[in-house]
Amino acid sequence: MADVVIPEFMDEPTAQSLIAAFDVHWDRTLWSRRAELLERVRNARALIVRNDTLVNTELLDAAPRLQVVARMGVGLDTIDVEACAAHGVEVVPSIGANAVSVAEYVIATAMILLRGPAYYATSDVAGGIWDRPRFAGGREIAGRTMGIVGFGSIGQTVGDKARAMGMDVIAYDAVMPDTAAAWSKARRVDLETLLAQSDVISLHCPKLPQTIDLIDADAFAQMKSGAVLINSARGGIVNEAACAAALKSGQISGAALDTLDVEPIDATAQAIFRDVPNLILSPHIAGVTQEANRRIAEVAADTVRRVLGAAQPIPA
Ligand SMILES: O=C(O)[C@H](O)COP(=O)(O)O
Repeated sequence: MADVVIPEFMDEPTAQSLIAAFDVHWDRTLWSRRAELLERVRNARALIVRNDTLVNTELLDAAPRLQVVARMGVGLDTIDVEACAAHGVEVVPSIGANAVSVAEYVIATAMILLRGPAYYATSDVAGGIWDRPRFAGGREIAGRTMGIVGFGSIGQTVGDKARAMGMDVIAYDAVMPDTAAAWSKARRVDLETLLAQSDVISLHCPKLPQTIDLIDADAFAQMKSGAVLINSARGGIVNEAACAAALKSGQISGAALDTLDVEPIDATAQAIFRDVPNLILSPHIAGVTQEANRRIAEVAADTVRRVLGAAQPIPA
């Protein structure tokens, strides 16, 4: 029984570097075979996960030697952090390691949304239709206001890139102290002000009971007419029916949802999003690039080296 269990996808060279140094069991689909997973973690001291492995009391009870859960990514919705603490298991997300990927997705998406239909002209143009009035007339990102909800490492990286594009940056964060250095990078506002003043609203807060439906019909009604909304944080923070209604009514001019309430998308959401204008949907890939995959894996591998390197071997 292995010391290190990796039940999900991991950047190959980084996984191989661990395999060369430790007793590792790596199986990209093990997360989906729960009974086998519970058996495999029996002697594990380190577990490396993305977001498919449910780390709960059942798993922790099955892994009495576990010292650390290294999360390749930042969202902790599949990890019972309190149960880990109660079992003396450290949880280490790879904070910041996919921030650039998410931030690039946000800026690119904001620019596409502000241009309206401009990037959707391919079939018309290739088919001989040269309709400049229909595809021209979009808006520039420079000089507009970026409103960031949740000003942690990803939110701050989005802010840096937005500023580099000539945007004004405002941010709302429910928990960050006023004294945090991050506030030198953005004007701190309350949520109502952010909704009213932003041309682009980008969400980077965790999904918590208090952030579910944070962006509901009332929030859409408070947004500046023609604003665009980007959710690359977690599904459920945006009320999907309210978002579709705001796009259809023209209250907002565009939205990009990389994360959905139910993933993969279910029939309810498919019906909600049918024929909604200027909507970009993607399957939770904003933070998933080749570079980010490498960096989050390296953070996880470093965590394993730190914990297992320092720990005394436990007799079998
Ligand atoms: O939480 C994160 O870091 C992102 O959502 C990407 O993580 P995932 O690909 O494991 O969902």
